[in-house]
Amino acid sequence: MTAKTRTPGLPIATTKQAALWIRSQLAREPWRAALAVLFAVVGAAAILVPVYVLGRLVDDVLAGADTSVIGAVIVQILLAALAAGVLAGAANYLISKVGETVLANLRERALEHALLLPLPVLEKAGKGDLLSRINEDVAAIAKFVSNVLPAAVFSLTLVALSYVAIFSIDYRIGLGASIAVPFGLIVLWVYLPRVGPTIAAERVAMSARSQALVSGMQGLPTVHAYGLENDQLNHIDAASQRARARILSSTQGLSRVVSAGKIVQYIGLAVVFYISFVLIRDDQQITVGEATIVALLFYRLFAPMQNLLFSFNEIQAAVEGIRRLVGLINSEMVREKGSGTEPQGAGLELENLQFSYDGHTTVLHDVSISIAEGERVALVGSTGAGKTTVAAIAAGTLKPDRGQAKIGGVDLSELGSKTLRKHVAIISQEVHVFSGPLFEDLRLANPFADHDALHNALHTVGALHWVENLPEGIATMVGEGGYQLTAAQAQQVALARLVLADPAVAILDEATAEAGSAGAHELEHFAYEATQGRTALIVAHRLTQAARADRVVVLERGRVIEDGPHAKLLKSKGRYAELWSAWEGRAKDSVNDDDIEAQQAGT
Ligand SMILES: Nc1ncnc2c1ncn2[C@@H]1O[C@H](COP(=O)(O)OP(=O)(O)OP(=O)(O)O)[C@@H](O)[C@H]1O
Repeated sequence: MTAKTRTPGLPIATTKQAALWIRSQLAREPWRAALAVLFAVVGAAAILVPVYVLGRLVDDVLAGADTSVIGAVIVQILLAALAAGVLAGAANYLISKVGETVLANLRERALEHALLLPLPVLEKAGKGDLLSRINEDVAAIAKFVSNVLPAAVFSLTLVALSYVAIFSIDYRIGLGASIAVPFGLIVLWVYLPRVGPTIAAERVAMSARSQALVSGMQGLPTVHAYGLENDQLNHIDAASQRARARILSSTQGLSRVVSAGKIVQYIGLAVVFYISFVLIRDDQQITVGEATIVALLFYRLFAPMQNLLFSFNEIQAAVEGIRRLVGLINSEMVREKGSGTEPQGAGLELENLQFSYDGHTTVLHDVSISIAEGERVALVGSTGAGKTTVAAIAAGTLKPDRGQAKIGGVDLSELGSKTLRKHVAIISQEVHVFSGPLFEDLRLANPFADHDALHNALHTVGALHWVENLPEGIATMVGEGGYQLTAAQAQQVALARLVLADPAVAILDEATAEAGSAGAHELEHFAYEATQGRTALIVAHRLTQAARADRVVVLERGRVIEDGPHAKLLKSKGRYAELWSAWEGRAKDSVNDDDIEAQQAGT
């Protein structure tokens, strides 16, 4: 049965939320972060030393110093270069280290949340979105952390220090140099909002070009057969031209900003020169050497700014990636923390459930089912009666619009994801086998399960025999690219995971429907074993499952119409008795499962 849901897509955090998350992470590494900033500041200061030395040289020469001062200048510049190199290297290393630690936390937390996401949320949001967050966004941030972040921190420090240095020589020149700031901001204000859509359009055009090429290649036989070579070439050519136009337009955008930046730079430089000139002329308020220093500092300001601008693509991709990952981490869809209340006992209470997927059509009307601790209840009913919906609410993967689902007296919405998973496990028909060694797949349910526990679980669900016969036994690689398990084997693995997770409440939604009738009968038995001692709600498409249960609940059109033990419901000759006699008739002819399903659906 397909899991269906009514949930929004995966959320994206605001820039502020993302910044707060990053700040909380940096607070965990205060020393390393502080040391990185300290090295960056001292390293940037060392880069400024040669400028000072040159300024002083100008003053010395004007004062009539002889050529011997050159030696000292060279030594000072060499020492400053050495210090700048070492400190910049150390700062880069520390910044990357801090960045990588934050990234590792971000990735781990996001992955943890991804694994805790309710299945219906995942299906609605699309696994592609989740995968692109875990893969592409993480890759974009990793690229930013290793290639851009250290240089960006260094550039910003250099810009800030240069301004401090200019102001410390003379505040009036500092104010004059600051004229570049509003101009620069205006340039960025005009440019930045355009760059995102431009880059996005460029990427779309580039992927359209690749798509045109790939489909042309894939369809080569058809192209040849119908003589469509020219059409295909024209199609690819048009896609290429569009891509080229987009690339040109974003490059032009960037060059325009660089040109505007140059204009701002030279206007600012003219202002700095003018103020310096006035200050020298009027009572020598600054020396010519100091005027040289401010001019050089100001002129060099623009190189780091330009570097930042050229890295803007990477910065934007990383910021977007961080917002998407923090959005996942902060998502309320993962109920990380509950109220802390622990269920008292393992009775399952579904009280007056009402639910609609689209807000219009109500698929559950006032459904109440009470399952005592350790009781097994089978849920039967026609196709579309609402069985999967009830199972999903009972497992806490869907929230009812009205009513409550409780375990041990505690509403499921009060339990955090981890507590919820500890108490309730659901097996649906679409069982996923994760790729990797089989024992790792089993340990997903209980990372501490030892060899004996794994063997016992496999034995309980009747899988030990075939697992031991696999090429490498329990260490055999299964899932994508590995040994392909049959549907029935995959369901046994899911049942073994249930045994290992050992929840007090088990929800089985069609856990035996996949296999052919003989296999299904066996699976039914193993499902029965796996739910031994647990409170269980079993969506039963095979009525033999219902017959074995302690009680049967019949659901029709979203309402409970019968509730009682198998024998009692048979005697009362209601809907269940009807379903049973139809089932028995078919079962005698030993038809396959599909027929049984159709029969149960009343078709
Ligand atoms: N995601 C969804 N969006 C809208 N309607 C849905 C969605 N999922 C299920 N429904 C509808 O809700 C009703 C109950 O569906 P549900 O899957 O719970 O029934 P079911 O008894 O499990 O059916 P089946 O035996 O066919 O699996 C059906 O009418 C179904 O079409």
